[in-house]
Amino acid sequence: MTGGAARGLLAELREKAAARLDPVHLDFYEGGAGTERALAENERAFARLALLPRVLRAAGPPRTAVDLPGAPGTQPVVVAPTAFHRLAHRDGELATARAAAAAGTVLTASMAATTTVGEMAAAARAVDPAAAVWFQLYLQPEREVTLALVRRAEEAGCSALVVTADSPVFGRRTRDDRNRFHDLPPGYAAENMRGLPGAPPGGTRDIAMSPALGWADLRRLQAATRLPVLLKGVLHPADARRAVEEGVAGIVVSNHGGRQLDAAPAAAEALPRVADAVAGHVPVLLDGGVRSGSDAVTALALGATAVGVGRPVLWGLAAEGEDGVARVLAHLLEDTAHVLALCGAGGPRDLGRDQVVRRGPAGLPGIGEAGSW
Ligand SMILES: Cc1cc2nc3c(=O)[nH]c(=O)nc-3n(C[C@H](O)[C@H](O)[C@H](O)COP(=O)(O)O)c2cc1C
Ligand SMILES: CCCCC(=O)C(=O)O
Repeated sequence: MTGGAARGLLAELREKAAARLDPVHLDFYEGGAGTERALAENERAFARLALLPRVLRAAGPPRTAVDLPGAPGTQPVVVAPTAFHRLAHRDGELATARAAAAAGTVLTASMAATTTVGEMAAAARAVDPAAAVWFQLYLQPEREVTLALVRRAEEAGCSALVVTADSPVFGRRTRDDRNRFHDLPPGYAAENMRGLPGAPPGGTRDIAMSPALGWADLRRLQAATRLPVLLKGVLHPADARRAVEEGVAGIVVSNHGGRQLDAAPAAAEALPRVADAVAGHVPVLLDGGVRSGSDAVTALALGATAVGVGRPVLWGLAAEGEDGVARVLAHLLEDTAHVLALCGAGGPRDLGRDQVVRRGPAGLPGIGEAGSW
């Protein structure tokens, strides 16, 4: 399997998904905030970079397993949290959960899932009893609501929480505004939000986003659970440093797939400085624009321990259900191992940042060094 073929597969599934999906739902999945600049930059940033292979390193066949919080020996391409999978396929999040478990990688269950985290985790464990499921959480302004969600994740057997911090307010999604897509269609709901304190009888609470949340709220969450907490949506190195001081178990460098701050840089551009700030204290993950093994290996070389994929999973799901998600994950993982081998690496740890260079005639000297791009 080559990088070209893997990219070809994703393009094929994306086309198939586009043909099957309601155009309004397709826009929800594909779209970003504002002018969709941050969205476009995520993929462009990878396209601007090249990998310098090393030769004759006797590295042997690549070993891709990595250790992540609550997920020892997992694969370096994990499933990023994305909302509303039942709009993509009738099997919804259950299909995604089974495919992630079969691929031996982490499933990050979205708080905005159309299936409960308990059902998702059970589906993953039915495939592999050791499957790792993380729960993505937006801290809610009412602490008892946040705590109730945390208890649900704990009871489901989740092995980590992923707190999304890049959404003090909801991004302005141009396509959704145009389509007036602001509510789930009848028959669908954010099932994790059902029966929480303050929910109408039998109904769901809305997911709140709050600009009033601060580090103290994160600290209270950490004090209320034994689960490791990762912080998602970090782009500034000072925030990464602070998060490490606050005892987070991992950092996810992300601009939310271009759906929040449209002026944000590409995740890949923010990664090296965040990795420097974290200095190996906790694992750093990246999501945004990863579409091939080359993209994944580039991120690993720039300091990530693993990458997350959002939209490619949705393309696979919408196109072919569980099989489609399985194909996406298998291809990306196989392609990552293949590119590692071509780079002369026996595993992610063998990669150096000096192996990442900017494309173009001026690209080679020192470009992979810290802070040089
Ligand atoms: C349709 C969609 C829904 C998303 N829902 C969530 C969510 O519920 N929680 C969250 O933290 N991030 C969410 N994200 C962001 C993803 O976790 C991730 O940061 C992003 O999709 C990565 O970029 P990629 O799609 O280019 O792989 C969503 C992204 C998309 C595309
Ligand atoms: C309230 C739903 C949030 C989903 C989300 O995070 C996204 O669409 O990017």
